[in-house]
Amino acid sequence: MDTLERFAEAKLAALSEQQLRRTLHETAPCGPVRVKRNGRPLISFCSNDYLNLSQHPAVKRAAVEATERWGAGAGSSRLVTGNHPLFAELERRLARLKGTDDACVFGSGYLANLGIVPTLVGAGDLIVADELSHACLRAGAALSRSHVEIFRHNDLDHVEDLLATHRASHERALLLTDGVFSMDGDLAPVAALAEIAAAHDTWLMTDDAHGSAWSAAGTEVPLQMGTLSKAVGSYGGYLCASQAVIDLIRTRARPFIYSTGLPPGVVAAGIAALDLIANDPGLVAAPLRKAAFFCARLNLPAPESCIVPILLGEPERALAASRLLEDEGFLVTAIRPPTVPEGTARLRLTFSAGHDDADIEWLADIVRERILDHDER
Ligand SMILES: Cc1ncc(COP(=O)(O)O)c(C=O)c1O
Repeated sequence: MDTLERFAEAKLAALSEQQLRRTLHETAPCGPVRVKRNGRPLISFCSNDYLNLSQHPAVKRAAVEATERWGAGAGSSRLVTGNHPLFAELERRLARLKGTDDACVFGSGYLANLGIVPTLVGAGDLIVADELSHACLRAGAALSRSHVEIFRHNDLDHVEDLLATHRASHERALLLTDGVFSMDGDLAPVAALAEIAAAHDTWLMTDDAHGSAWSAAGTEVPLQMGTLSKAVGSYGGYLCASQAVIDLIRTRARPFIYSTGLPPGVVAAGIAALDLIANDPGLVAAPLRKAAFFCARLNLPAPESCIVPILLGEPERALAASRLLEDEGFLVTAIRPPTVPEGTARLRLTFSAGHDDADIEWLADIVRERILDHDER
């Protein structure tokens, strides 16, 4: 056997041994919160489509009409084939939602972070990042070749200490955090981070991929990154910032320059979804209400977002709990290291506007009686 195949098989065998091998399961969406897997209908509590907009008739119609009119693909980078008029429309709506001069849309949220961070800082500069910030922020930081310091999760004193120690010996500095933490559902103390950043001549960048439908609540954050793939129900990443910053990003961010623009149907779906978000505050408020209903039923602390983790420890416990829920008709994926720290494998539940209260009650009762109570025995 070739050494390449031997390498791959040995690596997979070691990961399987630790219950860390990942596999894809064919799963067909059937409406806002239902899917079909292995011929069985399941209610999904693991999608980030928090407002179910990927299934909204107006969003689907916008995607179909734009595809019929302009075609399925973009042909090249926006700087090469020309900027499709839909992008200006989408970027205007994003800038309005986040209260900035302008916005720049990328192929995905992951690509956005790979592009933004190295455009703004490089060798000789400093990055200070939350230990739980998303993998693509960390990848952007590594790509930038800046000096990286990691602070304990949401620990403002640690941020202050790191900047006091390292800021003076670096030319530029970037403070990186998720806005809503993707695996824990808690929020960053953005206002306090903004103050510390300003005091140390440091630029604050938030990755608000899980808060993209919600505006920034008045805190001044000069670099607001997010995604169109979650609450917006479409696909693509973005940065909202001042005009000068956006112009620089369009000129220098490599995943923007050297990657094909999003297809017109995807952009049109994003625009239609942002219109619904701007005009339906009831819809936008619904997912957090659903998460709060679930937490109240389980006597868990009130959630800060529509992501609720149930920490179970070792990967096999999380996998067993996920299988149990699937047997009961629920899709709740087990999240294991390296996505989360060692010893914190979990169920990650996400709540969306379309979940029925009766289904949430049923799920909460199973989690309490068959997973949490069972673990305590
Ligand atoms: C916090 C965070 N940032 C960025 C991303 C990447 O966004 P996208 O899926 O658009 O690539 C994700 C998830 O996918 C995320 O959870």
